[in-house]
Amino acid sequence: MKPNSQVVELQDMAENPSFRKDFPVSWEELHRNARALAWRLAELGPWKGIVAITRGGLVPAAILARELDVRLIDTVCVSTYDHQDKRESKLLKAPIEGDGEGWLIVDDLVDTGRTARVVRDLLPKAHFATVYAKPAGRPLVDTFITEVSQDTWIFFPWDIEYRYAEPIAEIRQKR
Ligand SMILES: O=P(O)(O)OC[C@H]1O[C@H](OP(=O)(O)OP(=O)(O)O)[C@H](O)[C@@H]1O
Ligand SMILES: Nc1nc2[nH]cnc2c(=O)[nH]1
Ligand SMILES: [Mg+2]
Repeated sequence: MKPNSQVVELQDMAENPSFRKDFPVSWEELHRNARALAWRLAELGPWKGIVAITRGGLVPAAILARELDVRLIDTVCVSTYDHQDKRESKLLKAPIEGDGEGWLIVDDLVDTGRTARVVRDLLPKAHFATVYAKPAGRPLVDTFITEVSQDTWIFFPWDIEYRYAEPIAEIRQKR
């Protein structure tokens, strides 16, 4: 099957073939979505504190902490991916003691739900919030803003940089 121009362009970015589409997110878009998340979470608080899942949850957690006036921030350090390749989740640092009641867990996204499962098991009563969710991980999240398909790779602003983009006509000419 001849790939369409969008897929060719996407393959330049998403290197793992199971991610057929890419979804680049700008700083402005992330900020807007994180603030939308804050509006929803403000209804559900007050929160004792935020547990950010490093590293991806750190930026959304900072935005939520500012909007929700939360100053007590902890981290749980989990690593599940090497670039776009999934492997066993590694717990590098545990969060606060307790069952997490009244706490907000924040991550940038849930994909397969593997990372979320590790953290939920540690803090079963905490509220789990992400900015983005893919269908497989969605049941593990209490509140999220934007859903993207399972075969999409999200590129966050810290993953990408502004650079020259070849005009579509030139990309097509090379095929
Ligand atoms: O639902 P899952 O399939 O577990 O994927 C989601 C997790 O993957 C990414 O983290 P990653 O392990 O890449 O580490 P990072 O946050 O340090 O980039 C992302 O920030 C989520 O934490
Ligand atoms: N940046 C990024 N990290 C992920 N970890 C699991 N899925 C994703 C994704 O779509 N984008
Ligand atoms: Mg992460």
